[in-house]
Amino acid sequence: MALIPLPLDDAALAFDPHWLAPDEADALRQALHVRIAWEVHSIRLFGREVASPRLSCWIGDPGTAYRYSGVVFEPRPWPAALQPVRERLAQALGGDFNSVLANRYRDGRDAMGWHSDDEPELGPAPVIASLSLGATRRFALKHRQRPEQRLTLDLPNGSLLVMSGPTQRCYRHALPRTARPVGERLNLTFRRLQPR
Ligand SMILES: O=C(O)CCC(=O)C(=O)O
Ligand SMILES: [Fe+2]
Repeated sequence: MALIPLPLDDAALAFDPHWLAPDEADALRQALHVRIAWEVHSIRLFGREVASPRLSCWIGDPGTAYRYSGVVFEPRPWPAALQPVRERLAQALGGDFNSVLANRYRDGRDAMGWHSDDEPELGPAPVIASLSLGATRRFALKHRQRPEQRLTLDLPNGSLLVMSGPTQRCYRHALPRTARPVGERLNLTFRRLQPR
């Protein structure tokens, strides 16, 4: 399939619902479920440590420590199963991704709140490639200044959403909780950090 632009003011989005074939996506999800050292990341919120409602792992090349909500994450090495995807993304999008945030949503209670991926290490207009594996979940984008300007999008197994240009500067995004019974979902957001 191919990446199709999604029209949204002040954003640059491209979406391929079937970037990986279903059998490739299933195999990758099963490998990563086992091979990634999943942990609960805590973030600092109003001076308190709060456990995030999901499992996560920061993966990257040496030198890609990531500061997020007042906490520094040292990168774990790339699992072998991710290398082909990393290469394919570099081919498809141009330029290498040196890091990835992996998130595991065990069921509909696991979620991610409103945020932008706008840490200074990512640069002013980062390209972020988000690969989803497993259960379909709804992803939401909302303009920072004009909240009526929003988009929701179901992210199915094997789908790729690429956010670039002004998207992080102008929008927040979230993966809301759902009361629907849903199975496990993995998400990988590939990033390019400027080495310090
Ligand atoms: O799970 C998702 O689709 C969103 C993940 C996300 O926003 C992030 O990793 O920064
Ligand atoms: Fe994000």
